[in-house]
Amino acid sequence: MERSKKPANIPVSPTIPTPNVSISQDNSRITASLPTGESVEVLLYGATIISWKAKGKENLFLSSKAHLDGSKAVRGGIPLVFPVFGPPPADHATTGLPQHGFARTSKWEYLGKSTSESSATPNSKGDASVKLDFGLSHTMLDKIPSEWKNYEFGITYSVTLNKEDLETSFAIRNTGEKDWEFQTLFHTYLAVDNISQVSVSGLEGASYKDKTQGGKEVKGTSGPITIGGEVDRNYSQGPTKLITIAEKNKPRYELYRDLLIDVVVWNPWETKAKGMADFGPEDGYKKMICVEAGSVMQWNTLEAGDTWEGGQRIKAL
Ligand SMILES: O=P(O)(O)OC[C@H]1O[C@H](O)[C@H](O)[C@@H](O)[C@@H]1O
Repeated sequence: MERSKKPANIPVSPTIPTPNVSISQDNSRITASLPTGESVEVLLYGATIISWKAKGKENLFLSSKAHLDGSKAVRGGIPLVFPVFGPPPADHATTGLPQHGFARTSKWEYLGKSTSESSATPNSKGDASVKLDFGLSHTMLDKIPSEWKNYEFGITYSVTLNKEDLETSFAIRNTGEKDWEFQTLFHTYLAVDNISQVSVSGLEGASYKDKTQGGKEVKGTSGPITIGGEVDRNYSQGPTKLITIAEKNKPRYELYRDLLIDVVVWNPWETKAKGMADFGPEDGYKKMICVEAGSVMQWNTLEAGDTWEGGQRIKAL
C-alpha cells in the first residue's frame, strides 16, 4: 500500500568540498586549488608563484621563455627579492650577491599546508582557503659570495589562496648573533589584456626615483599612472594606501600592503623586452605590468633574535 505521507529520505552525510593540495612527482612544485575553482602554483625554486587563477582567469604573467627548471630566476609570476633589491651597492654586506639577492634562486622547503573550510555548507562550496608555507634558512644556501655568509636567518613565506585574493607574507627572523640589514619585495608580474589601457592609481602625488633616468628624483603626477613606454619607478609611499590597477577604467586588481612601504612600477617595453633572452612572446610586454610591493628604498635593520613581518594581498576583481 502506498503511504500518502511517506517520510522524506534521511540525507546521507554530504561530503563538504575541501581545498586540494598536490606536490608534483619530481617534488619541484606545489599546486593548491579551492572547491570554487581558484588555484595557485608554486615552484620550490625561489618559492616562485608561477600561476594564480581566480575569477576564471590567469592573473599572473609568466614569460613563455621563462626557465622553470631551476637554472635561472623565473621571468614572471611572483619572484621574491631578498636581501637586496637591484644590483647590490658597493661597500655593503650584500656586495657580491646577484641582482635582487638569493631568495629567488634558492630552493625552498615546503613546510606544509593549513586549510579552512569554515563556511562551506552542503548547499554551497563556501569560502574555503588554503595556506602554503615555505622555508629558507642560511643552512640551505650554497656558497654565498658576500659578507652574508656570516649571517644567520630563517624565513617563513606563506602563500594563502582565498576565493577572491592571494596573500603572500614573510616572517624574516635573525637567528644569529649579528645584526644585519636587508631589503625585500614581491616582484609581482600582473597579467593584463592590453598595457595601453592600464592605469595604476593610489600613487598620485608621490615622488619617485626614475631608473630610466639614472635614478633621478621626479615629482609625482596628479592622475593615475598610464604606461606608454619603458617605466621603472621606485615610489616610497606610506604603508596603508591602496593601489588599484584598472583596465579600460575598470578596476582589475587591488593591492593591499602590510609594512611594505615602497612600490616599484615596471614595464620593460619593446626594446628592453627584446634584450631579455627569457622574455616572451616578443610583444609580451603588452600583457604585463609589474607592481611590486616591498621595502627597498632604505635598509631595514634586523637585530639578533628579532623577526620582521610584512606582506601583500592582491584582490582579483
Ligand atoms: O631582470 P631582473 O633582474 O629580474 O629585474 C627586473 C626588474 O626588476 C625591477 O622591477 C627593477 O626595478 C628593474 O630595474 C629590473 O629591470
